[in-house]
Amino acid sequence: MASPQGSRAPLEFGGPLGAAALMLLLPATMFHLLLVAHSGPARLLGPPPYLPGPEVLWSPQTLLLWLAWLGLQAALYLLPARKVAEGQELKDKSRLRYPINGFQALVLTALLVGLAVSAGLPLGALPEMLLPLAFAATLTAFIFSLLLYLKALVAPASALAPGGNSGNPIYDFFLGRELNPRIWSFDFKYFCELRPGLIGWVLINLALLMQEAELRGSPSLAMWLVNGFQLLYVGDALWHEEAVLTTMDITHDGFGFMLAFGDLAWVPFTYSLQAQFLLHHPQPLGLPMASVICLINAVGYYIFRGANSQKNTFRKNPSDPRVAGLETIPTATGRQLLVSGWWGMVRHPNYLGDLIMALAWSLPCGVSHLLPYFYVLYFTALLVHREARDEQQCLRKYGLAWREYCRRVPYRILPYVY
Ligand SMILES: NC(=O)C1=CN([C@@H]2O[C@H](COP(=O)(O)OP(=O)(O)OC[C@H]3O[C@@H](n4cnc5c(N)ncnc54)[C@H](OP(=O)(O)O)[C@@H]3O)[C@@H](O)[C@H]2O)C=CC1
Ligand SMILES: CC(C)CCC[C@@H](C)[C@H]1CC=C2C3=C(CC[C@@]21C)[C@@]1(C)CC[C@H](O)C[C@@H]1CC3
Repeated sequence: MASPQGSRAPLEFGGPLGAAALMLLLPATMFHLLLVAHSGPARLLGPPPYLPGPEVLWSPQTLLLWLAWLGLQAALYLLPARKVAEGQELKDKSRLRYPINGFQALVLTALLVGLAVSAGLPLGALPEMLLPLAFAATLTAFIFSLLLYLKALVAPASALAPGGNSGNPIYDFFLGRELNPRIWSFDFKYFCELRPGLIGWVLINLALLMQEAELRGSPSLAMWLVNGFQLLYVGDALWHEEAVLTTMDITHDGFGFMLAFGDLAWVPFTYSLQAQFLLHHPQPLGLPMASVICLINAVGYYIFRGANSQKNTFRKNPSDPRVAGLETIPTATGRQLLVSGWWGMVRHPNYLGDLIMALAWSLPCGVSHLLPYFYVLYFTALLVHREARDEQQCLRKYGLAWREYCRRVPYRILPYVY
């Protein structure tokens, strides 16, 4: 079948075979992590303690609970927003509008959960339901991706993403065909990227903290740190929600299985791995070490936020006094590239800050197990791959100016190393 867009975009993720392998490997890895985090040895590379049967994974009540969670987040998305932002210009020169009310959704969720807990909701029981919940989320992601694939069959060519339209159904199902699938003004990709998964992640962390308090009398210092750091990260993402509109996920990638599964299942159930590990494998942590870890997280956050805010401020208004003095390279598109400040240090300073924070989230779990470091390893691979994808897109967009930027700023993520 010919590509609906005429010219074919180069295949990514190892083409159809790679996409098929990832569709099996990613859910399998997520279930493996959930199982080993509970097991005594907690070996990342060892076999899982048991293979869960359908009676462990499938529960209609859990599916209902999961759907109610999605429904609650969708209802909060539809509430009046403090601001409506415009996305990047599309192929047909139009711009979509997006509600900026993610932080409001986080606060309202916290209030509702607080009320429910004080009315007797046993939030500490949630950790026991992680396996069937993850199964419900995976099932939802598969069905949702299938519906999105079918919806794209009737979408106009101008609505299709540059990538996921190779004509190979497996590859296109994985990458996603339509760029911004919507029903009326409800944008599925934007909604999923920031709401049910990210807010679900902090809720799972909180439930693990509460269960630890029930089991051991009070939450451990390590559990407080992991909860605090990750809440800061999610709160920051929702506070700066508008910035997600310029990420490649929104502007370039279609909405298919990769993002549906990543947003709805992978983020809440694997990003909460450290807290899951700590519930079953308590780790001693003294105040001096805790202070060092807080410092590492603060350094990571400082670089991450500084770099992201500098670029966002510059893209919004290059004459803003906070960025007007920075050195730039002009490009043929009329846009400029920053070549001093954070973006003159390495080509992805925000990834560097993010990786330092990832390390700080694992350190409270001690150094006796590799399992809590899964996030650091996975995230390094994700960001190295993401950096290479972004590089290709920038080379296509900016040509010689991008080559000049690479010459002036030779390191990608880690100064003098990579
Ligand atoms: N926790 C997680 O799982 C994940 C977290 N992240 C985080 O999300 C954030 C966003 O990441 P991501 O979407 O990958 O990309 P970036 O925010 O790094 O954006 C890359 C874009 O920035 C612009 N740009 C690059 N260099 C320059 C420069 N020198 N001057 C001005 N603009 C430049 C280009 O777009 P243009 O020129 O068109 O503006 C480029 O395509 C990051 O902080 C990342 O760490 C990302 C993925 C997963
Ligand atoms: C399942 C696969 C391995 C790939 C899944 C990728 C997704 C988990 C990520 C793709 C881009 C993401 C972004 C974020 C979370 C993870 C996903 C959805 C953030 C929202 C995290 C917070 C940051 O401040 C902004 C990020 C934007 C990209």
